[in-house]
Amino acid sequence: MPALELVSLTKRFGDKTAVDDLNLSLEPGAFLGLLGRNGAGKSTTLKMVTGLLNPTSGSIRVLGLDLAADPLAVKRQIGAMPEDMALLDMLSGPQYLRFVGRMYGLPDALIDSRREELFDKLDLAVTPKTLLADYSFGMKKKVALCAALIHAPRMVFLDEPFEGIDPVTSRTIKDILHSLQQSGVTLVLTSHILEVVERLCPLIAILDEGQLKGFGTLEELRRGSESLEQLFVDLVGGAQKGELSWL
Ligand SMILES: Nc1ncnc2c1ncn2[C@@H]1O[C@H](COP(=O)(O)OP(=O)(O)OP(=O)(O)O)[C@@H](O)[C@H]1O
Repeated sequence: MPALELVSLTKRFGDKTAVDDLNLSLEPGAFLGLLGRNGAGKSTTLKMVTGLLNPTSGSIRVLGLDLAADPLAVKRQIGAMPEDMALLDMLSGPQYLRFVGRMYGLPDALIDSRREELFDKLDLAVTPKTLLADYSFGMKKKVALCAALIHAPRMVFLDEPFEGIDPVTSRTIKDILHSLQQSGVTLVLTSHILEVVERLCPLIAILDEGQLKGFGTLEELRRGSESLEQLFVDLVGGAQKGELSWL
């Protein structure tokens, strides 16, 4: 049984087709890096598979469950870090994780011990009363990652988890994701940092204008191209633009 199965997934916003007849299947324990230019449809896809956005048409099965028919059962088992992080700025970090943990039915003591472990690992050193509104961008990103992992999900979706993250924490996050995969968790992340995806994700999908342009292992995809960057540009790169007229 695939961990994720998208069949003819389509999302239209008025005249704009953001995701166009997407078909994709992931085995349990897979780790997919979803690539694409700005506006390619990556976040829209992640929003649909995590139940934040209804598809225009097509179907989504997560861990064997039909998302449309059983959204709560799916949401219980997945962890998600959306593009905008969707934190509650008037809460402190620990309060927010209590809020998230309680939604998953975890006891407070377990939430707090997991949160302490996560904060320690991610070097998230803040006074407990500091509100999320006063966290830096990178610190908010770390809290969003903690919220995605606190309930030990079986499948994790992360929208640009390395954006705004310092190199040391980046390394820690890669280690966390790698060990999640080793323990059988299925992972999907989006990133614009090709080197990260190249090194971290055994499977890669490339979206362009909502359509799947490439899917496979790095070796399968790179056939004929000297690097992932070259392949990416070959598959989705637009025409070379001229120089700026006034410079
Ligand atoms: N709520 C919305 N209403 C209208 N258009 C939308 C909406 N959300 C996304 N779009 C459009 O859908 C397309 C895909 O957007 P999406 O955010 O999925 O791209 P992306 O691949 O995540 O881009 P980026 O790398 O810049 O984050 C874009 O053209 C975007 O303007």
